[in-house]
Amino acid sequence: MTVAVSDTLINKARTVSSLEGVPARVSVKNLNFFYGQSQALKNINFDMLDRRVTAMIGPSGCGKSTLLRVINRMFELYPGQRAEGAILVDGENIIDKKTPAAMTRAKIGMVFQKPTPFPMTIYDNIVFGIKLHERLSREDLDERVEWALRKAAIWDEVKDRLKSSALGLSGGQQQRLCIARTIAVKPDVILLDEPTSALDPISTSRIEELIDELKREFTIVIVTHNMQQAARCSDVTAFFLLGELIEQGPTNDIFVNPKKRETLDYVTGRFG
Ligand SMILES: Nc1ncnc2c1ncn2[C@@H]1O[C@H](COP(=O)(O)OP(=O)(O)OP(=O)(O)O)[C@@H](O)[C@H]1O
Repeated sequence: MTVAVSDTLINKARTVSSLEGVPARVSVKNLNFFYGQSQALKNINFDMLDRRVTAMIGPSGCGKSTLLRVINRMFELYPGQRAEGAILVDGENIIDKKTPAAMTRAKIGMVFQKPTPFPMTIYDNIVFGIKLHERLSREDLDERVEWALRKAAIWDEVKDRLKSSALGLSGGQQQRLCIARTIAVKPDVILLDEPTSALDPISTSRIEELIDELKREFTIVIVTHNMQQAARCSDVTAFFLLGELIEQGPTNDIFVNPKKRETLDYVTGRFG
């Protein structure tokens, strides 16, 4: 096997059996997406399994970020962008115009490529999203802030400076703060769009460890260009090319024994 990630995958073989019978948390059904006249996603059918990590891989421009933007309905903010098909969460089509967008965004949290803390205190960064969805007492808010910061493995670093600006944190800390902010509203699903591409190796490995922890409670989808990261972090991998989902399956199979030639070429670095 020529894939550089194969050693990592030997340790993952055990996760394959644990995928059997795991229900879908998000089901993408016959999804087509258009930027004006240009079709960016073509008939995508795809399940994201409950409390597992799904990696979306593929070359630049294949539609990975677009799919995340459709799942959390960000596209609706832009005229001319249109989705057809369904994305089911708890049997409800979350991209149906009749489903309130606020409900979709409470269920689906998103973390972006570059850390995007708000220019406010660490504490206020966390409570900002909570206040959009819930009315909590001061005491409950404090409790939730601590809970989210602990879950995002950043509590010990910030507990004495909650009232300081979030912009004073390092890049890696800012990204964990953004993850805490996402967790704080207790979503079902967390979408991570290349969350470590702006981070150093130590911060990257902290985020990867965090992903492993978070999947006990949340369904996680990660877009990454880093094949080793996909192999290390994910249970299921989906390979996209030119707006199409070429192949999906247990991460081990996708990297070690893919069914499609295009997938093999991509994961072995022979693409193009
Ligand atoms: N706002 C937009 N308007 C028009 N076309 C767009 C827009 N955003 C993306 N596209 C096009 O949609 C396709 C998919 O882009 P997308 O950003 O989803 O790809 P990606 O796989 O996430 O790429 P990358 O890995 O580089 O982030 C590309 O052809 C891109 O040029």
